Amino acid sequence: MTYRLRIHTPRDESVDEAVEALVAECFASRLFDEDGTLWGPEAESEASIRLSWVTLHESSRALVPEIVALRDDLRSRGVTRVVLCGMGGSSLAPEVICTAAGVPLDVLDSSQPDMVRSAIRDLASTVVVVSSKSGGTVETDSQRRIFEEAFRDAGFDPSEHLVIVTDPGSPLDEEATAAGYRVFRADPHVGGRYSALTAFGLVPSGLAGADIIGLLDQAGEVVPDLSDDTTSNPGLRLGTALGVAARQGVDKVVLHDHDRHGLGDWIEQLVAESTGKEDTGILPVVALTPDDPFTSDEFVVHLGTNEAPGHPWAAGVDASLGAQFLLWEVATAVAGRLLEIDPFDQPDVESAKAAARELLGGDASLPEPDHTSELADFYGSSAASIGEAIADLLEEVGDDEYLALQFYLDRWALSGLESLAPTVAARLHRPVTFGWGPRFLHSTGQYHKGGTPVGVFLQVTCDPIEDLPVPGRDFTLGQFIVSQAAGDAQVLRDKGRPVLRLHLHDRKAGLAAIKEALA
Ligand SMILES: O=P(O)(O)OC[C@H]1O[C@](O)(CO)[C@@H](O)[C@@H]1O
Repeated sequence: MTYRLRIHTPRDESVDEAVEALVAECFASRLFDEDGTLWGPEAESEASIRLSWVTLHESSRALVPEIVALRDDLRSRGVTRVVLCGMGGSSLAPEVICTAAGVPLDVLDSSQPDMVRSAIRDLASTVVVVSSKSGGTVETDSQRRIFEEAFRDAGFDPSEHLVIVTDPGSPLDEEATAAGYRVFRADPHVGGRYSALTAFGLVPSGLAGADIIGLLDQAGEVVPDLSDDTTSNPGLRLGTALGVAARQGVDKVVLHDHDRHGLGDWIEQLVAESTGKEDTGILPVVALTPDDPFTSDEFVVHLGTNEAPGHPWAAGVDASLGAQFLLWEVATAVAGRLLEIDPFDQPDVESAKAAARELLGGDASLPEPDHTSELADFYGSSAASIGEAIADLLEEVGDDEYLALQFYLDRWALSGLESLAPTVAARLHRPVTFGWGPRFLHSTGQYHKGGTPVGVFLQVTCDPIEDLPVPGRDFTLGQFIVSQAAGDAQVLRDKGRPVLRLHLHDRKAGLAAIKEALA
């Protein structure tokens, strides 16, 4: 089985007409010929250097023997535990690939001090893959510095335990090459969120033991259909349905991942970062159970089954993982075309990064709390209690709005908190998303700031159990993560969106109060 796709749309002709128009202009074959003009003149310069993902099922094959040889070498030295340091497009695909393959991979995509500290263990048997396309992402750079120091302190040579994946010529490439590290240089003509089948997806997954050649085969099998200029092309059909629905106001997509491998999280980044800009876009909502509530402005997608039951706009996509990657990339490129945006840039991510940098570097000062209680500092509310502050915030969620829960906490220690989202959605009858900070900043963060401006935001930060200095930098991870939350809040407020940040002093009691207020 390569794929089975079923799409339900309301009985109007707009989807069929839009697919026919794309077929008439040979959109699919031109996409696979890497034609950067498909998204209009403004997107052309970026698009023309970002389309090599269409050939990765072939071009990435050369990498596989190198990765397998490195894995064998590491194993012969007793190095069997793989940690991946990377954010967004540099970690979400390997997380799905390894979960689907049933092989362990510790994905460290956080600046939360307790979470980072808990990853520093079993160093003799650990290889750390540091993945950053730009080589400048502060979370990843900080994790690398912390691991290098930990290896040295434990008497190990970091160059025997660190593997780097980055773009050729990035600052990380230069520094790591000079330090004698093993460096895999990725295809620079593929953007982060489209990089599942580049070295970013394949190196950590292959080292962890996943069948990466099988993954490339799976993607290759679907290429003839995805590149074909016919109305049955599954990428054209799925992308067009998503784009037409969004244009008609059905602009959230609920992702039910029946296999529970994390594919929904990968699609979430691809769709949110690609489409959420210029005050438009499609907001992904990752569902936790088949019973999660949905609203009339949501397009429901079932992954891992081609059943698409009971909703005017719905799709079922059953496919091998390699095929899912390529199918969704094509569909997202098509939806971007219908929404008339550039699906390959992420202009609003930088604004929050810049605000965080200013706060961290002392060029701006962290805001003073509006109110302080025994449990928490309140930013954006002077209510007397957590319960009152949250009740006030929920009042702000209007009929066409959504609530984003953003928890800048240790996602390994607190796994399960995600279930707050469907609970609140059932109460509000509005879409509710859940994001672990700072992970979501590299995913839905683009949509929150650049997409349709209808979000209401609850941020939760917390004093760490123990802070962690970043070697060679004059900040700690604790200071960094607070700057990230405050920077993002500042950009959202500047855009007129309601933001409540609760900084907890007592994590357990604070979270109990938040859960009670939300439920
Ligand atoms: O691989 P890098 O350059 O560290 O970037 C990580 C992530 O950050 C972003 O650039 C934006 O936050 C994502 O698009 C990307 O996947």
